[in-house]
Amino acid sequence: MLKVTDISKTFFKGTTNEKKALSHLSLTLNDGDFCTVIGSNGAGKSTLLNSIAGAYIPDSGTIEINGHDVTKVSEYKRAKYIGRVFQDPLKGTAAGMQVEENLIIASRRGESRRLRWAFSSGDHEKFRDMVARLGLGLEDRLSTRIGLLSGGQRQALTLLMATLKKPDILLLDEPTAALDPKTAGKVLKITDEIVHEQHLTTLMITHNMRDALKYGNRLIMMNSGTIIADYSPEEKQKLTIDDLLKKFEETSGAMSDRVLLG
Ligand SMILES: Nc1ncnc2c1ncn2[C@@H]1O[C@H](COP(=O)(O)OP(=O)(O)OP(=O)(O)O)[C@@H](O)[C@H]1O
Repeated sequence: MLKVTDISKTFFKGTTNEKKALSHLSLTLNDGDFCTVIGSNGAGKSTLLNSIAGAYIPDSGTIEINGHDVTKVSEYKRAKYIGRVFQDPLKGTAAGMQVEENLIIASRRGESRRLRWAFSSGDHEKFRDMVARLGLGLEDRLSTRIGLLSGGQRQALTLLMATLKKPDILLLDEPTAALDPKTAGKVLKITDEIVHEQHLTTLMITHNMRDALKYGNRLIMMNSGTIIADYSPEEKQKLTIDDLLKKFEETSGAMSDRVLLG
């Protein structure tokens, strides 16, 4: 369960560059909720995810993950609770290391550094089966350096790595924005399968309204650092793109050109 209570974050406070990114935002996700996040540019979506991950510490408010108050816990220390996939396929995996080496490190998340490199018997077969299900031809490339893979292959691997050890919260920040539509569809389908199989509590930012409606059981819309609409599973089932467009127009006046119909 994720409980964000009344968080605010202002960058460059008290200067001419002051930017209020989050303003008294509260959000609760129950176990297994898959919540998509939409909103215009600068609405505060990434700042929300970064605050949950610990990259930014909010000026006020609290963040709890499965009952642990992590508000002031460093990003490094709270990483044991969190799986992340970034917009940039170059993040999330180590380019100079082999596919298998990346997977072994991910599977030892939270364990002593000394043990992280130790392969156990069966690891090779396990990793082979795991990457085979991605359907991206990686099962015969376990010893390939990650830097040689395509963006889609890298994002799918980052997703596998982020969920290899079940995270309490999975944060997806526009994970398919840099991919071509066909590969993006494939990666989202795999994401959806993994989230359901593992019953993962998930937040996914997207600029694609069709994806925001298609995936997950919850949807929130952000504007000016706050949540302006929070649709329950029952409400989301009935929600249409027209409803979302109307809500956008009501609140922000105009549609952001980066909120796409897909
Ligand atoms: N590290 C930072 N330093 C200063 N200002 C920042 C920083 N990160 C975000 N901001 C500002 O905070 C506001 C919210 O930005 P944020 O990136 O969270 O929005 P977003 O909804 O994710 O936007 P986009 O859809 O364009 O990615 C913006 O005004 C942005 O310029």
